[in-house]
Amino acid sequence: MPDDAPAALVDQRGHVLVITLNRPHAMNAVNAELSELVGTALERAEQDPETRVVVLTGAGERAFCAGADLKAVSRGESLAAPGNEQWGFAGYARHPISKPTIAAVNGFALGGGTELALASDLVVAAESAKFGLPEVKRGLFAAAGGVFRLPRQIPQKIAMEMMFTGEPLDAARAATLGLVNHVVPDADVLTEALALAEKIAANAPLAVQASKRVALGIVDGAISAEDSAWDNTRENAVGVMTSEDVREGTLAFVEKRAPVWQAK
Ligand SMILES: CCCCCCCCCCCCC/C=C/C(=O)SCCNC(=O)CCNC(=O)[C@H](O)C(C)(C)COP(=O)(O)OP(=O)(O)OC[C@H]1O[C@@H](n2cnc3c(N)ncnc32)[C@H](O)[C@@H]1OP(=O)(O)O
Repeated sequence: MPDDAPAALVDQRGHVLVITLNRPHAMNAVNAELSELVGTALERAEQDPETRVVVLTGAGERAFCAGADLKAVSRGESLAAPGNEQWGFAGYARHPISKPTIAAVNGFALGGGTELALASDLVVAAESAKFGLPEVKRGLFAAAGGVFRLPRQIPQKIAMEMMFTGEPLDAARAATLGLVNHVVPDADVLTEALALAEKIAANAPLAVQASKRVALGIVDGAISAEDSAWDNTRENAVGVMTSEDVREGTLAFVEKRAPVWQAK
């Protein structure tokens, strides 16, 4: 790959934005440039009403993302997106965007790579994919969301063993534990992720985004007590249930045709 190739690529496919981590020579490890470009792509996805779903994948056939760039870290370099912390790689982990995200895990997802998958709403994994948090082998720990998301997404004792030993899980085991939605042949990962993205993009955008917002609010603890969950649901429901999309979505069913969503 040419040295001046961008560390992340962006490809708009209708209502789906595909972000490809593009450092295959370094197993798509996260450096400041990759973090910056991912951040810019996420900011674009968040602000573009035509983008309804984001798919994140890795270049090459070996790795989705091997986590923080250990060579950069060993040189004391920051991995944060310079001047764009809000949306950098850490931003993806720290501030999930309002639109559904799908990780198309095409190989090793280690350290920050597993944390990207944990921060994604859905995961489509290659049969050969591996998930792990080997930070403790490098003197680090899963500070980009892994330490609290993993025990929430898989059984606690399995999560603790992963974090303490740094040993990886294969895709089949990850799917059994609920970390992965679909395990597919290696060559089909992006195709299957895009098919899933199109399925979601065909539904009412505001309703899908409200579903993500309330569900994550509950899971991430931003919405604590039971009553506030209902209050939060009701607040979000108003915004959705009074949108033009309700009339269009229901009328389309009656008229036996595909809906054309209006709300932006
Ligand atoms: C990530 C979040 C950043 C957010 C920014 C905000 C600041 C937050 C800071 C704190 C963040 C903490 C959270 C995350 C931490 C981490 O992710 S720590 C890193 C964890 N990852 C690893 O330990 C994996 C390391 N890699 C490997 O174990 C192996 O490479 C492999 C993936 C199992 C593949 O092995 P193999 O097939 O033998 O290939 P290799 O020869 O090892 O690798 C091929 C080339 O790729 C280079 N490379 C691989 N991984 C990395 C990496 N993580 N960083 C840099 N480079 C990597 C490897 O060096 C080889 O290159 P060459 O030596 O030039 O051939």
